[in-house]
Amino acid sequence: MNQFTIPISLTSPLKPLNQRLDLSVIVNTGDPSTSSVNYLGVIYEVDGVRGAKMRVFSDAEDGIWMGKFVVIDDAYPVLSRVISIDRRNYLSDERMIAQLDSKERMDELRKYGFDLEYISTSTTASLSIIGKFGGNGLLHIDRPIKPYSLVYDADDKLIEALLGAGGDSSLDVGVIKGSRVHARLDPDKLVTHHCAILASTGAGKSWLAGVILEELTLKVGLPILVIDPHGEYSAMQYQAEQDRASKEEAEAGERVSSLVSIYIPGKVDVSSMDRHYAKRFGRPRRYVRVGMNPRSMPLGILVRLLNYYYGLTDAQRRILEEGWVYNSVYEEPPLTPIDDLIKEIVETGKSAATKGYGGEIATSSLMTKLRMLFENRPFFITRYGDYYGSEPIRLLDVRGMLSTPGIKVLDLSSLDVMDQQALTAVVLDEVFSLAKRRSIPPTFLLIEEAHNFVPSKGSAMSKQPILRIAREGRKFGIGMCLVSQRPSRVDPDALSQCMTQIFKRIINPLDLKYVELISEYVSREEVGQLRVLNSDEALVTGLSVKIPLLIGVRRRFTAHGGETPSIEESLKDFLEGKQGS
Ligand SMILES: Nc1ncnc2c1ncn2[C@@H]1O[C@H](COP(=O)(O)OP(=O)(O)OP(=O)(O)O)[C@@H](O)[C@H]1O
Repeated sequence: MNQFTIPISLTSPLKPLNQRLDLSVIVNTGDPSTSSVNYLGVIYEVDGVRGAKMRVFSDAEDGIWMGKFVVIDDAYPVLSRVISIDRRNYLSDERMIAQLDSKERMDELRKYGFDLEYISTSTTASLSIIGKFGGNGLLHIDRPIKPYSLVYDADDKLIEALLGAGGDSSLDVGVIKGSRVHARLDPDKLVTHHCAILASTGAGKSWLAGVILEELTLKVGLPILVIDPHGEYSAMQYQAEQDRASKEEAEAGERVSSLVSIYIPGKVDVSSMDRHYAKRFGRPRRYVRVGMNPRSMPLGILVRLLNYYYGLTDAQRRILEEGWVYNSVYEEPPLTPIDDLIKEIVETGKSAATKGYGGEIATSSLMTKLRMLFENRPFFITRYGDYYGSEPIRLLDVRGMLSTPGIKVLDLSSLDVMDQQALTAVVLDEVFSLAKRRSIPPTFLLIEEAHNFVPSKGSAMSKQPILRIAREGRKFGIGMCLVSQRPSRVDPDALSQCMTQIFKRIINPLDLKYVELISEYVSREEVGQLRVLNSDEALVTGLSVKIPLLIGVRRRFTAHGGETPSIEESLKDFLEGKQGS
């Protein structure tokens, strides 16, 4: 074996890599006489410089998986990855198949020594070529490899050296499939250049999102805001329920769970969710109820809210523009009773109303709409000392919430979709303006069910603030992760800004087609593979990994909230809830 240093500066066939890493690896140069090379097969067909097909040796069939890294022993070693596996039977023509008409016939053929499987079956694999080991690094290959080159195993040492390296702060999300090498993501690239987790329902999106949040909390320590429409991230307040947890895992779980704060917006009933958590974990979840002070909204947001819910005429808009005294987030505006607030708006804005009956109608209708907005939307608070049952409602202080590290979960599960979108818009708008003024530290946002908050079609109030963060957030230190089960229904502009894209199992053909269209990092064959991923597997692509990686996602340190309860359990919960109320 020859030893040489590889500063990686490689360009993979799937995406450009510009990182240069200093690392020393021992690369097997393929000299069979001096090494214990594990040969897996031989190349029999070449597809330019991007791919090749190998015949897998019969004794190596168990050693080939989708996603496995292998080395092609050409004039130089070439790192490649298995992207599809096929079994062929060259005797399977129509005449041969016609012979196999019964079990007896099969047994008879075998008795005469016609060993069908052995003589006629071969396994082949398609390889995607990543790059060649040159004297100075891992580089694009510039000519096709030679047919009949041998292929051997890329062992853990090599994979670790090439792909596993990363500083102490790199995010350890699992292992590279088919190896024991930890899969590490670059936290800077993941956060500042946004990311997306895309997969069918139940494919393990929120599990993986939880792993990423745990890693960011432990390794980076920045504030994280979770937009949680199902109330599932509250489970992160509890340690994982696993008996096999190591001491380190248990400590990590304890640390992360102590840094999870839950916020319930305003006057909504969350008792069934509370019962669920208390029952599952033996103690209630901790949360604070919060409400928005109407006065803390900029005019633009107030206009959009009114328009969104009730529609706004030009005349009403003019009165509002004149009458709304926006108190900047710096000034911590006082809470004003609704009547006084509306009176103040109308008094100050009346100069903008047209004289006569038309102006009066516009003013009174605006007053009604303002009252409906502040009274009926559950996330507003209009007087100090407001309570929901026995629970006090505090003023939502976005700046205070994001001034410390930890996972801040905004549990929107008791709001309807329109209110979820509206509150998300208001909060994200404030996050953006605070970040622009450098009033909050770098912050990471996780948006679950992103297709509802930033849909490709139709209007959602949250769409514009999310698109703005997707386009400009990076400049002001806001990173974002969009999680969705319907990639084709998420706004393509928002997705195109997510420079790390993580795919889990996707079944819907429209979504698969869409992934093929939008992701510059994934080949057609790899998109096909997404259909058959297990729930603990993911394909990580984009800026935060050196090359696309198929990974096995690690266990959780904190509890996972997305378990689907059985019908029996749900029914029992429902009946218990009825008795309790
Ligand atoms: N890495 C993993 N290891 C072990 N189990 C996992 C892993 N990932 C997911 N699972 C299992 O798969 C189930 C579904 O995962 P999860 O709730 O994350 O799916 P989801 O895609 O977020 O679903 P939904 O779209 O319904 O929200 C989990 O309850 C868990 O049991």
